[in-house]
Amino acid sequence: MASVSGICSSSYPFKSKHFTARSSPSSTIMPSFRIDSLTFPTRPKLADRTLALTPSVAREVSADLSKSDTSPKKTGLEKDPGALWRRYVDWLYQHKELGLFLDVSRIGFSEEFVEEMEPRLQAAFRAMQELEKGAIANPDEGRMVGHYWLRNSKLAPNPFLKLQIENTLEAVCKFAEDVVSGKIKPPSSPEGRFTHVLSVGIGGSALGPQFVAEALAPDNPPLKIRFIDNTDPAGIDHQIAQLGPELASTVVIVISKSGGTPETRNGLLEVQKAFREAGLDFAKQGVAITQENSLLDNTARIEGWLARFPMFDWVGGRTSEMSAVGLLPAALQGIDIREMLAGASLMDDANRTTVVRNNPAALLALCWYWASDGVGSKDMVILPYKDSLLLFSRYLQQLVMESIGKEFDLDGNRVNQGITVYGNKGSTDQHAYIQQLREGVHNFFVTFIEVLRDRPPGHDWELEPGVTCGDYLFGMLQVTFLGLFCPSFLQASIERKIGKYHFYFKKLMLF
Ligand SMILES: O=P(O)(O)OC[C@H]1O[C@](O)(CO)[C@@H](O)[C@@H]1O
Repeated sequence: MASVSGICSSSYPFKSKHFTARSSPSSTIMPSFRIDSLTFPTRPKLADRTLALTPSVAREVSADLSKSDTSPKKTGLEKDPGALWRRYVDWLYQHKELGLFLDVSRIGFSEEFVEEMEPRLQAAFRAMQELEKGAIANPDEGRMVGHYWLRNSKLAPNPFLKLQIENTLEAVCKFAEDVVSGKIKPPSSPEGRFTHVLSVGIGGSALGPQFVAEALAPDNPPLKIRFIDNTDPAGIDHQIAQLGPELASTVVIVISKSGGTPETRNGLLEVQKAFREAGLDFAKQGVAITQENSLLDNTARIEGWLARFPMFDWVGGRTSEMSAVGLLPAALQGIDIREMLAGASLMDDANRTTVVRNNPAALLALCWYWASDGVGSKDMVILPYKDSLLLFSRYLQQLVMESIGKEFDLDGNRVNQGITVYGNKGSTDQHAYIQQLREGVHNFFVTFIEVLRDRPPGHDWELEPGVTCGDYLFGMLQVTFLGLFCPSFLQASIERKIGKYHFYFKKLMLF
């Protein structure tokens, strides 16, 4: 594979005259394909919605890494522009209501592979249906797995669980409303109301709320949030010092499903000490989110904390974002949690279809399986081109690696498999780990994430006529995408010194 070492340095001197932003794919010179049933993700037309385009790229994998000799052999990625364009049109997934597009055309799975996987995917769909009906799906712990019910309580397998979900949501909304409005107030706050949230938890009890705070909180939230998610004394001191006198106006949410995780317990004890030293009554400002009757729950009940919210046995930590774990911190920051739940519920619906090409989760699973030979032979790199999605890769890292990084499969066979997930943000990290992706070990596949709205409608500003900062971001994504997908093509175009971005856009759209 040819080197693309010139790509970063050559990306700086671009002038606006070379820079044609976001060309429409409808300018294709291949009119014979039926594209009328598709809505392509052309950004300017969709300026009033937040949309994500998720193309993926996989390096060629040597056939000898394939799991079994009977698996379809990998022949290398398609490079013919016409064939790629057909593949793009054939496989582009779009969810109009959510504004989500998923482009899997650059993952080179074959028709043969899709056919081979079909019975396994249908088995997975059946297993999912059983799961949603309340089957015991976690044999180790003998419990149900039902985080989808949080997003649509009507799906809960019995009226008791449905009521539990609805009551908890009501209680979270009411508590958040009362705190934000100042009806529930801390006893010694100079402001007379809560102004900050301090969340204490780790792993699944921290990453979801952290990710959502970065991604969705307004610029001036009613309560600002901070996190203690480790047992690092300096880290804890830093959070408490940053709060300073605001500690008196801080609601402390302690989150732990088990209620006994040492890091979280330590964080709680440290915060309680800080409260004592400041002459504050922790119980009047403490909230617990945990399983009923856990150590944490009993502590909070006996000490008479401000509030307690349940974590359900049938919700795993890493999938708890739509339980009180994620909903309470979000609501306190002024995020519309009912809207969040409605969006997640729509996404769940889309992932229930048993037609693989219409099911985004199944499509991603197919891609991951293909790209990593079903055994994690390649790492998954997540590249979001949006600062607010910085924590997406960390969130997915826990979700994927804790879920499928396993020593044994369900039949007890030793498999030692999983997928390594890492990432950071584009374009910032063009200059860091993306350097290795471009030139180093070919042991990865990439998911690019693009948000198709730069600023709220009406707020765009042009650096030069017709060119915004967001156009540059988009250009960086396209160049990285092309550079990884087809370095020789990119290198050749750089060497010919043609109008680079313009050329890339036009070319990309022809695929
Ligand atoms: O919510 P808890 O019980 O404190 O657990 C925190 C984290 O620790 C783990 O149990 C193991 O790392 C995760 O699954 C979980 O998210």
